[in-house]
Amino acid sequence: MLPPQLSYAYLAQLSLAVGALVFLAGLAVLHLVAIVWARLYFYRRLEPLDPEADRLPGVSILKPLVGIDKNVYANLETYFTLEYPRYELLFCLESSEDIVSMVVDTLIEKYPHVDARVFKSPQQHSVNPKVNNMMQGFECAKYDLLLISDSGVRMLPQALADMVRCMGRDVGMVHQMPFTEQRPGFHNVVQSAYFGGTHAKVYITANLVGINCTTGMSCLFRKSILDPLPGGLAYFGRYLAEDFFLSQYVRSRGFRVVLSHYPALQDGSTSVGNLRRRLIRWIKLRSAMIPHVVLLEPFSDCLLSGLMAAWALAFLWPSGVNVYAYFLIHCLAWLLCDYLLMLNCMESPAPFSRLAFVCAWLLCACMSPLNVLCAQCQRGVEWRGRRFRLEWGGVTRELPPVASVAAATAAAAAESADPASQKKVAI
Ligand SMILES: CCCCCCCC/C=C\CCCCCCCC(=O)N[C@@H](CO[C@@H]1OC[C@@H](O)[C@H](O)[C@H]1O)[C@H](O)/C=C/CCCCCCCCCCCCC
Ligand SMILES: O=c1ccn([C@@H]2O[C@H](COP(=O)(O)OP(=O)(O)O)[C@@H](O)[C@H]2O)c(=O)[nH]1
Repeated sequence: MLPPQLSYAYLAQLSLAVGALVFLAGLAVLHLVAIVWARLYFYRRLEPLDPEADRLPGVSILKPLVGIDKNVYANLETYFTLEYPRYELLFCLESSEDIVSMVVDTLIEKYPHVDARVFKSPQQHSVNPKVNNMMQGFECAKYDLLLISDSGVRMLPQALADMVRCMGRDVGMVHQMPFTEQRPGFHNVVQSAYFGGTHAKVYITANLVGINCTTGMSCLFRKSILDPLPGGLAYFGRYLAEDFFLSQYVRSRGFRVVLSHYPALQDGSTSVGNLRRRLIRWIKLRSAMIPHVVLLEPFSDCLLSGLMAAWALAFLWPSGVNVYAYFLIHCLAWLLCDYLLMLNCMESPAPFSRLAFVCAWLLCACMSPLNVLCAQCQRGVEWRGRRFRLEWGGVTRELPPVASVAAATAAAAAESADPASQKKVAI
């Protein structure tokens, strides 16, 4: 029988309090490591090798496109001006009527010396529409090195050369950390705060300790690694998170997965509402694939971890700690760490004020736990007008479209078919 002051309830609370403080210390270490690592690693230019000796291999760039994303012309144009001697652009469209083909055709006309092809009729290999789309280019790719590059990403001229140079003999995949292109507008600050803060911290440290966190928005890999798989890339089309499983497969073949020195510059002009929907979709993917990590997600955010630590301190030192003061200092320290990390993910100084960052950061901090909650409340996943159901482990099946989604898709298609609106978005 335990003495009353050592009851089981007390021991349980004591362990929780100590556990919470250890967890918080772990988070602080992740933050500091990410800040230092980003400072030392990002934008480090690898010495250009001797042009004679440095025979860079050709790269086939797969560009899956569907509809018109914001700034699509400017973003796609960056792929025509890469500082790289040998590459081909394989634009994969979902249909010949897709309005984005006008943008692609205009660019191909403007840069006739760039090796580029357009595909417009994907086959239904699998449930993942992005994989179906990319298969058109995958099957015709000239080179062994393949770069998957999403439509909303902008590439710096030197970034492809960097990715290829990172592709050592023992490396099977080189990926870029998702970050944000700097454009005007508060929504852009919110994206920078999220992708340069929480996201960068986890992405960098997970990558450092060898945990698979690769996103497929910009990743280079060797096509030949997929040779043993039936269908090659199509094999991963059974999952919606094809990137996670592709990277896992590359590792299982004994290759290393390496982070590029240049982050992927996503277009930051999407609204905060769209960013939220996107992050909720990603949480649903993670919940299906790695539910144990998703359980930790809310507690690894600033507000919940701060509340948890404040409670732990009040429990362990009831009269020694002012919990309000602690919570305030906790949030300020977190804000400062996120700011430093975000600056280290940027090539040049932030083009927005510190006040704008604080507002964006507060929005992200409040949004994150809500996102996790929302993701657990709705089961289906909506992606570009389609609906899916994820099974445990990540295998996916497509659901029939609901009326609202079908109506939105039809409206978008009607707008695309309208010649007046086509003119507006083409350039
Ligand atoms: C003390 C431990 C704390 C752990 C706390 C974890 C908190 C996580 C918080 C933030 C999440 C950041 C995660 C990083 C990247 C994930 C992004 C993501 O979910 N991407 C998915 C979607 O990508 C798109 O999917 C469709 C595809 O077609 C598109 O091209 C893609 O871009 C992607 O599918 C999923 C990838 C798997 C991510 C696994 C993340 C594992 C995180 C482990 C964290 C452990 C950290 C420990 C460090 C020591
Ligand atoms: O039905 C689809 C959905 C997406 N994509 C492509 O997949 C990539 C990623 O799409 P999105 O940006 O919507 O994904 P997210 O990064 O938000 O997960 C983009 O190049 C899209 O063009 C596609 O080809 N077909």
